[in-house]
Amino acid sequence: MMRLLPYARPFFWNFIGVFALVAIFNATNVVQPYLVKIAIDNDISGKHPNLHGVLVIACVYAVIVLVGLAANYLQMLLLQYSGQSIIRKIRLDLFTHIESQSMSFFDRNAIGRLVTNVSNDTETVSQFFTQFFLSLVRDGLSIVMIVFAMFELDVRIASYAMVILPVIAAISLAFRTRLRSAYQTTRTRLSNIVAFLAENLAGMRIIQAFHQEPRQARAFNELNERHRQANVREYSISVNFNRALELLGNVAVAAVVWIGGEAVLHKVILFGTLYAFISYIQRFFQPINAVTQQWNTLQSAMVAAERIGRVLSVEPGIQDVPDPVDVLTGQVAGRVEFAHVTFGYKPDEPVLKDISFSVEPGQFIGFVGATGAGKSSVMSLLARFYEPQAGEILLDGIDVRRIRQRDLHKLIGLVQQEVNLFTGTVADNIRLFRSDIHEEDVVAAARTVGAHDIIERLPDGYSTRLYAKGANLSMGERQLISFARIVCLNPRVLILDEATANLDSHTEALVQAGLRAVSKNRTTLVIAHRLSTVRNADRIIVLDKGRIVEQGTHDELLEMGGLYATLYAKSGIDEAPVPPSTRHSAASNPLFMV
Ligand SMILES: Nc1ncnc2c1ncn2[C@@H]1O[C@H](COP(=O)(O)OP(=O)(O)OP(=O)(O)O)[C@@H](O)[C@H]1O
Repeated sequence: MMRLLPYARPFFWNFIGVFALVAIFNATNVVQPYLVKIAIDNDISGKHPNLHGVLVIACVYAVIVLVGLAANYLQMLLLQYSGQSIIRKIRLDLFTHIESQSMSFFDRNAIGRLVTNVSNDTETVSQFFTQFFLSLVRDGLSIVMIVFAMFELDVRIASYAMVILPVIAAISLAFRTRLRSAYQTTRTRLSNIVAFLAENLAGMRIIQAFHQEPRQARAFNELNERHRQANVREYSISVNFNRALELLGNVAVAAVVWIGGEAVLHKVILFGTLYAFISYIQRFFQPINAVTQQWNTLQSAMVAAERIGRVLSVEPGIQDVPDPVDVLTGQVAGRVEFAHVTFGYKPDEPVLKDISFSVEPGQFIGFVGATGAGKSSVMSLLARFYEPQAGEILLDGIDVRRIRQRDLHKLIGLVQQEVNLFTGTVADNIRLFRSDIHEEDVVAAARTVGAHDIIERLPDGYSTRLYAKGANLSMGERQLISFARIVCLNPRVLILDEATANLDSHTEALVQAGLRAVSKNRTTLVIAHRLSTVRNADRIIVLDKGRIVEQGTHDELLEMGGLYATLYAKSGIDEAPVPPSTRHSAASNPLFMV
């Protein structure tokens, strides 16, 4: 919580304003019974009844109520404004902090949990500022003012009234532990529901394909039922607590009627004073009730603040060096070199061992190997998503660690198996929302990769809005859009993780043509899942268990008769060059996926 408090500093004067307005509101509340007491004792039951005096007090009463209303209204606005501004800033910082993390951070932290951090946890912390703080100030001040007013009226009866304080404390303590555990149970069960929902919605295709709907619905029902039970329990404890306080309040009123009534009969105090006392005792319980209810808010805000703090305290694993080399896109030719690179996601379990190779500018290089051989890891290192434990990765002779990450990611373009499309139009997705790239450039890029006609056929052409992840496009269309994106952003080096999905022969041909277009004039490293993709590559690098076991052209490798030749033989592809339109036969063969 202390970590998040500095966020409130710019709003210091706002909080002082809230404090002042709360004080005004409370004062108007406390004065009300006192005014009635004056009316009763001086003007109604006094020796000389005074109608004019009653009227004046009624008018003052009305004005005070209005002042209180206005103060309350302004205070709420000011507090909400400040609270929400603080949360906006915390949320933004949290998001930019998460954005700056290296990929190993995302390996360690489940996406669902990060989403909860940014959305729910910040919301819960905002309740600290808007509810807990308010209650502490408003209700705390109320209690003090009411106690002060009671002692001002009559010290003896006020002292009797104070006897209830330890009783209130005892009841609160007794209920607090139970309330806290009930509250935590409800939260845990609610997050179980959220996690279950997230997982199921993401995997709905599989659930439907395997007819798992009834089973999942039963599992969901069970979670729901457990949440209901926890909620009802929490509510019933809370209701019991409130009723206990209410009962205590009524007993206290009865006691004041008894003690105060006796004092009135013995003419120790006036009737108006008794009225004011009863009124204060009743008002006394409202803030106490409110403060104790805020206990939960404080608890959950502290838990949420701790979770946010934990994320904010993680330093990005990969950072720019203090004196980066200035590389401007135009000056980089695109020469890539790996020199004795060893890397493991866990330092003691290397998945790449002593990898060395170099790629000349503009070359087209294929990476081939069985699943888990380390192909994607090579690419992740080049994009500096991770850092190797040993060796160097050089771009035009410059160690990638010496290049600003922002610059490096402009120089290296990435097309992944699962093309990432964002909610927005087709054009937005091609230019990745960069407003400096004009519509004509977007169209030109789409034409280059052969996506223009396909996009034109979409309902609104380039303005067609894409659903989440591009669900309204076919796999091939998504691939072509990602190629157009590369042409538009024009990186020097392209890393392409070929989609494993089978495409029909026509789309396959389009995608292959797109790939040829996009790799023109730039260094291209392709993780090939279909050997047909890399048959014409300048060089093919064959990986096995984290090591480079062979490299050469398609023909050289076949001649070598090693792993590549075996993979090739298994794939069942014909030795003769395959014209694009017939490549589907190989692609649709599952053995072809290597
Ligand atoms: N984020 C990660 N955290 C820990 N281990 C990982 C991670 N990503 C990959 N690995 C492991 O590293 C090894 C190499 O994986 P990599 O993804 O580079 O292989 P690949 O050749 O690209 O496989 P595929 O063709 O199936 O994509 C595998 O043993 C894999 O389990």
